[in-house]
Amino acid sequence: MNAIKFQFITHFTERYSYFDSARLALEGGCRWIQLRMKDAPAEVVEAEAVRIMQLCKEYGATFIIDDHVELVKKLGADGVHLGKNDMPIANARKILGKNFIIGGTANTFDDVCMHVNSGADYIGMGPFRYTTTKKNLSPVLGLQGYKGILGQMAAKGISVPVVAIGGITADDIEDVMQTGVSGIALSGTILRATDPVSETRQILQKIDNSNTY
Ligand SMILES: Cc1ncc(COP(=O)(O)OP(=O)(O)O)c(N)n1
Ligand SMILES: Cc1ncsc1CCOP(=O)(O)O
Ligand SMILES: [Mg+2]
Repeated sequence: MNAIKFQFITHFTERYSYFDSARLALEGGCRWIQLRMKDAPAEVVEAEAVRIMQLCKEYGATFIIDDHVELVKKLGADGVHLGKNDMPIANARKILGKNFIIGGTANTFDDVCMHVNSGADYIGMGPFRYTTTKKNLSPVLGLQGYKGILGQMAAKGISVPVVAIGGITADDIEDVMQTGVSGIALSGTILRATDPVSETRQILQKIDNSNTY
């Protein structure tokens, strides 16, 4: 998990299909794709997941799916990301066993503790700033929010990988990485870029350059 510092999350756009957006991120060097298709019928998510999972295999990339635990098991995807309104992580762990990645969303230190106790492999912590990519956003954390929660984690010896998420642009990466997070997850910055492949490359370069290990 530590080797993976950048997760691209799909989002509906008029410009690209889910498949094409994943392909562009992969072409730019991303090796961790999350298929997130809010409000799409289960069979549509499944059809897209089958195609993107195959593409990820071709690129040697990790492929996880937002929300759909049973689909992850059925297809043999690499894992699932779960938030407050999804299946509890402990239940997902019972269904998936230990060989699947389970990520959990956190906005507070208590959220982190709950997910760690339930067996989460990584935390998606955010939002960093306001974003239209997700409805019903939790309070914005900003740099100080990350520093505070990561400080509490360090004090308690909690070392689960944390990816920052929510409204992050290439210009934010250095500062966000400096807070001590392990990596970055984003969507809109790549989908809005004039050239998503080169945007992905630049983001990966910035993450590498701000390596805090
Ligand atoms: C890496 C990552 N972090 C957070 C989220 C948000 O998940 P959730 O809170 O379940 O909200 P939805 O994405 O389901 O709207 C995520 N998907 N990925
Ligand atoms: C899924 C999710 N969870 C918190 S913010 C967010 C959206 C991230 O997308 P963007 O990078 O476009 O803000
Ligand atoms: Mg969810």
